Formats: sequence, C-alpha cells, structure tokens
Amino acid sequence: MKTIRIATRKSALALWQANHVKQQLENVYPEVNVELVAMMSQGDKLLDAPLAKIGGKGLFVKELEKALLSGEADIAVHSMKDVPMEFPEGLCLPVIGQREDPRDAFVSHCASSLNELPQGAVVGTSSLRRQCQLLMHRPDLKVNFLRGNVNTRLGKLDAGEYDAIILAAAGLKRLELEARITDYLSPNNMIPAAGQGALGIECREADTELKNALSVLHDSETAACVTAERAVVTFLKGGCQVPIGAYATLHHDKLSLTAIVAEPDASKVHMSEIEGDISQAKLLGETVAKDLIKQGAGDILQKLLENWTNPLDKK
Ligand SMILES: NCc1[nH]cc(CCC(=O)O)c1CC(=O)O
Repeated sequence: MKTIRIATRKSALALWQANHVKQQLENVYPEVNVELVAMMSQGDKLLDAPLAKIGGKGLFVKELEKALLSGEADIAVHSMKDVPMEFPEGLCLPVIGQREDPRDAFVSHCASSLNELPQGAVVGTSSLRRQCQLLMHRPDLKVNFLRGNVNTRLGKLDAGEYDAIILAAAGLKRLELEARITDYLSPNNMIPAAGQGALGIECREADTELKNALSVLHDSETAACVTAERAVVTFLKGGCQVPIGAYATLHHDKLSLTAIVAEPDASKVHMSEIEGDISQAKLLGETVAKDLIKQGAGDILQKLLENWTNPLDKK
C-alpha cells in the first residue's frame, strides 16, 4: 500500500478531522503517502435549509460514499454522530477512534451558564435533541433556528442574533475555539447525540489490507459505547435529525447507558438507563430503546418521521 486517499468535505471541521487521521496514519506508517480528496457534499450546498425539511439522513455522508464506491478515494472520516445507521453495499465502518469530549457547550456573551440566562432569552440551535433538553430545564427560553458551519454559528451569535448558542464541545476544540466555550453542559442535563465526540473511518468492505492497516486507530472502549448509543437510535429507527440523546460510559467492563426521547417542546420526556457488561453493548442499547417505546417514545417519533412503524409491533 503506497497511498491512502481520504475523501473529505471542505468545511473547516471536516478538513481538521481528515487531517487528524492523515497525521495519525503518517505517524504509524511513515512510508505511506496520505492524500486528501476534498469535495462539496449535498449537505453543504443546502446548508441554509432546515435539515429536518430536506429530510436527508446522512446528507453529508452520501457524496463521500460515492467517492469510495467509485474508487476516487479509499477512506472517509466521519463524526460518528453524523453517520447513518446503515451503510451502502460494499462499504463498512471498521474503525472508531478514541472519543474526545462528548459534551455540548454553552456559548454566550450575556450569561456565564444556562441557568444564568435571563428569562425568555433566545438560544440558537437546530437540533431537536438540544431544543427539547433546553426547554426541559428552562421552559421560558425561546429556541430559534440556527444552522451552518461552526464559524457561521459563532458569527451569528456575535452579531447579536441570539443570547446563547449550543454547539458540540468536540467541534469547538478541534477548531481551536475552546476559548469560546462559556460553560460545559453536563451529559446528565444535556444527553449528547449518539457517537458525539468520536470519529469513525469508512472504507470498502473488500479492502482487507487497508482495514488491517487502519485497525491501529480503533479504540474498542469508545466503540462499545458508541455501539450501545447507536443501537438505541437504530432500534428507534431514528436517523440523525430526531429528538434522541444517547450516552454511554465505561467503568472497567461495566457499561452505563442513558437515553432520552422527548417532544421537541419538552411537553413529554421519556428517559431510560441501564447498566451491563461491555460485551452486551448492542443489546443494552436495544433494551433501552424498547423501554423508551414502552413509555411512549413511539408516539413522538411517529409524529416526526413519516412511515415510522413501532419495532415492538408484531409483523
Ligand atoms: N452536526 C454537525 C456536527 N457534527 C459533528 C460535530 C461536532 C463534533 C462531534 O460531535 O464529533 C458537529 C458540530 C455541532 O454539532 O456543533
């Protein structure tokens, strides 16, 4: 293997992530040449439209997968929270790297924490997961639409369009914008998205030699946590634009998983927790998902997703 080509979007965050993997690979395999293949994704072209409306599950991922399937590139680096639950035939995601900060960050010029925001303050986020959890703790807040790349979002905050915004801490840290973080939201109060803060590497299923080479970047503990988190979303047939949070941690071989499904306005909130052996990661996720459905999460998801069918219903 002489060259590994990384398909990447052109956003600052995507380029950072691709370069990060490039450096890791070059450190381990100094004889291999690692190149970036930058492309515009469908998701970037539509960045101003509400994601829920353009309805694209994995809009950001599709273009990169095309490049892998056509042989234009060999691997794609993804934020695990943006990766769809299913892969096209011929592709797989054999590597999940060590998780960085899984938390969401509170960024504001007028309050030092979420609790200190004045009554009725305007918070920017377009994530239903963040919206419902914000309103759970602070029903007085007004949550306004906010999308775009990390720098675009910060620019809109700075321009005074919002009193505060919520972003993934990992994204801010990767872009060396940690200084912009006013406060960290505890994962107990703001359950992160499945896979948040972890990177995954997708490649062609048949590339055995490449998969072996990439395996040095795999972190099995992160992978177990992310497997449990993603199993919740998969079982609920959630995709990435639904009000679902799922967060797992490990203490030795014991995995603790917490998940939430809520009405976007927080008028209904369902939460579930479980603990079990790391080897049961997927089952733990599915068990939590079943419990959420029993509590009524299905009604919330049904309203938001067309054609949602309750996985607990017999066929
Ligand atoms: N939805 C966009 C996205 N995808 C991954 C991250 C951050 C990095 C990560 O979670 O790994 C972000 C930015 C954000 O949500 O603020």
